[in-house]
Amino acid sequence: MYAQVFYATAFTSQSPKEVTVLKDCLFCIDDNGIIDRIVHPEDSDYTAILNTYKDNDAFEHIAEGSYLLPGFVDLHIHASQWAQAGTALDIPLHDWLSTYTFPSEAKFADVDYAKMVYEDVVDTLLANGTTTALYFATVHKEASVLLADICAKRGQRGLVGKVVMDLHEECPDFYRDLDTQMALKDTEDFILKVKEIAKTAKQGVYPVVTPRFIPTCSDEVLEGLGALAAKYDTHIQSHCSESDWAHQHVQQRFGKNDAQALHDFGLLQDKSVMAHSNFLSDEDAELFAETGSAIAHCPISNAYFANSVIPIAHFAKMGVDIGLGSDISGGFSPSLYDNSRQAVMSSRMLEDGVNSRVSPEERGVSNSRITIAEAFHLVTAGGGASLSLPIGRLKEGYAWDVQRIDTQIATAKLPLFDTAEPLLDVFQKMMYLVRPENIRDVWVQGQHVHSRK
Ligand SMILES: O=c1[nH]c(=O)c2nc[nH]c2[nH]1
Repeated sequence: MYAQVFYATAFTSQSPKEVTVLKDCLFCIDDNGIIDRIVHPEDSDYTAILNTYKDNDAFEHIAEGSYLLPGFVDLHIHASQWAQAGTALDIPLHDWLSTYTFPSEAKFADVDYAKMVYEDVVDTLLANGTTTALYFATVHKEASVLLADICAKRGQRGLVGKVVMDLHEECPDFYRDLDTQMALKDTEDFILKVKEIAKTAKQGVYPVVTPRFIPTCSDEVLEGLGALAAKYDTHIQSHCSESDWAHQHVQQRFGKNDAQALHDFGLLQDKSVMAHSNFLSDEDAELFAETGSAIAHCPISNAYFANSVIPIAHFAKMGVDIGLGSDISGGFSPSLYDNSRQAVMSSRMLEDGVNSRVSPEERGVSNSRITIAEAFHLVTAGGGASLSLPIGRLKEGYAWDVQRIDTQIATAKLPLFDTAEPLLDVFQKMMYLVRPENIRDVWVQGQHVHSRK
């Protein structure tokens, strides 16, 4: 017997450029919230399974006008920065960090304040269809553990990092780890506490080793964090070659790019996800591909802080794992729909170029554009592959992480007038036009975690 059977039309990414329509399929989910079988109308036992389950409590018929998409994977989000989202986007990265962001993150020493913000950001992400998130918390151990606990209780798959920043020159006294040894000890305690919470979280919560970025970390702490990640086999996250300033800062300190420096500290491996990575050289990208390290592409944030558009199509062609990140609050929107749209638009601007005073032949970078189907791949299957988890696809053996999109909501109706409209056109309209009102139900690992009445 299956724990649940859904009768629905759904969409899943087949390959980076190709979306598959699963029309009127039966999605059979096991007790662990994993897709056991997808039964197609032409399969010989389709009618028998439909008849067995259709009057059963375990059966859910997703009505016409509604469609299922895989839950989205946010590969880079600062949970604490939700409190400042939409503000202070008019100054460069270095000033933004020291003037706004470090003082704002320092408030998370207060666990009650942290609880209020963290509960809200987890609920907001679920309401936007984000079923898995790779979070930066803050330097505070207690509040960081709390974020993992909130993910566990709310049913979101959370990968959470206590942020490490120990270097006095770049970190203010009011906001940094006390010293290098304390940073490493707190990180180890944090890993053990989150592993404890994970024991009862069906969907999985994971501790993540999180050096903020090289400019705020000592050599000793970077080395120690590489060793801790190896000891506990954890995910790793950081920022890599984000802006002119950040990229040059690391060059001046080490005489090499971030990617090589991170690799030397044992921080590039299969479960590493590096945010931004705009200034990777081809040699750096090869290192990412060889080690299995992934890029968290943050297209909205990049428009403000990265001084560039990342050549994402080029890096994908080189075999680098890539997903999308909202980068709250370098990016203002918690929606990965918004970020998918921006990823497409930014890639088009990179391809065509932006300065109309330059001749068309020299204005852009050819072969840079991605389609909305490719953005969908990044935000689903690409995110799952980046985290080395069986998520982001509607496929046997993958977690039942799903969002139900109702295209007929009165306040957010999609322009669907022709009943014969190809389903792949309906898919494109969803990717471009869906708003939170359209996201009516969300499941993570088979558990119903969000509904909008
Ligand atoms: O966009 C960013 N947000 C941050 O919080 C941050 N810290 C280091 N580098 C960063 N970039």
